[in-house]
Amino acid sequence: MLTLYEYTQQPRFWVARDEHGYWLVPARDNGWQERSPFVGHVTALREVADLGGIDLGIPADGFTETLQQLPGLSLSNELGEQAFVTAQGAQVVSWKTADGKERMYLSAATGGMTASDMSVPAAAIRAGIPVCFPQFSDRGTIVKHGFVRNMPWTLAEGRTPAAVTMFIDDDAMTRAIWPHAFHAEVGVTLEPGRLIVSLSALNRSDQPWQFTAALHTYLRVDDVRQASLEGLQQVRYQDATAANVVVLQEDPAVRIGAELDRVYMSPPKKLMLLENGVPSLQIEQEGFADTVVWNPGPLKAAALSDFPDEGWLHMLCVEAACVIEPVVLQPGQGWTGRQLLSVPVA
Ligand SMILES: O=P(O)(O)OC[C@H]1O[C@H](O)[C@H](O)[C@@H](O)[C@@H]1O
Repeated sequence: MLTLYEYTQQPRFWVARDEHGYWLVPARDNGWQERSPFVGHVTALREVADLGGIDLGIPADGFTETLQQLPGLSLSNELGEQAFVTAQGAQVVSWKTADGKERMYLSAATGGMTASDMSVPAAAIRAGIPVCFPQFSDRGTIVKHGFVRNMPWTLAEGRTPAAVTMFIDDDAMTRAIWPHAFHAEVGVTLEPGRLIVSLSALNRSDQPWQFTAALHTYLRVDDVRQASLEGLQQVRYQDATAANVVVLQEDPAVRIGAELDRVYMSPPKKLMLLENGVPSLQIEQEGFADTVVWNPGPLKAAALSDFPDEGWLHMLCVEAACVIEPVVLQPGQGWTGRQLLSVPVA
């Protein structure tokens, strides 16, 4: 069976997957309305090749499980803690700690590549830890939050039950969007009581290039109105809801009652999420210079098609990010940043 997924808008490509692997297929149409004839036309890999399809070299059998129809793989550790990482975007979409709590928010209405439903496009997955690279948000000229969150990643050798590395390299499609040779890796490690996610980028070209990035973590909370984020007092932030005006955080805690969209500049490396006044999760970052805190609030949530209206009550994005100063990589140079999420020790 051949499954097609929407891939990118300009130029328009499809990702196709069959039992042999993933293929990149140039789309001949320019809109959704022509999608069905196109799907009907491509019924075999030979036809994909005839259309100029490119074998992406990704074994289809690396991601043998699904969660909410999203293909991926699960990790588990000796405490019975579990995580699920999707093939699309190398995205952690679930992390269950030993206390039985789900720590990642997963929108019930999210899109994304599905194993069984060809009608669902590879929109970004609104869940867990989307990887934004090589651009954060709309602060640049390419697609919002970059393109790697919409793409299938490849499993690296040597995965263990509790750790996996995935990577993505530039190809003709990525260079058409962003003309640079790169290698990016995401590492996910499930330590007891702790999830560590790393993002690495390597400049594979002979010219310097720069990027902004984020691990756009959607933390799950019971009721965000009863949650608070501590550790950002006296840190300046750009307020993205007010034309990025710079404000000093005076309150000891960040609280949510409506839309909040802030880039905290040079924050401390350790923050604490509290629920009902009780420490719930320690959030650390390394290598990333900024921290983004985002919640759409009720009005924006209602306007997001891939997000339940009440979804804003159950999530808080605390993102390890490089936003204010792009990271510049010389030819051959690499960069790594990490976010570490830990259950507080009682
Ligand atoms: O809806 P998305 O493209 O996933 O972006 C979701 C959000 O990401 C970041 O947190 C930005 O600061 C927000 O401005 C943006 O709305």
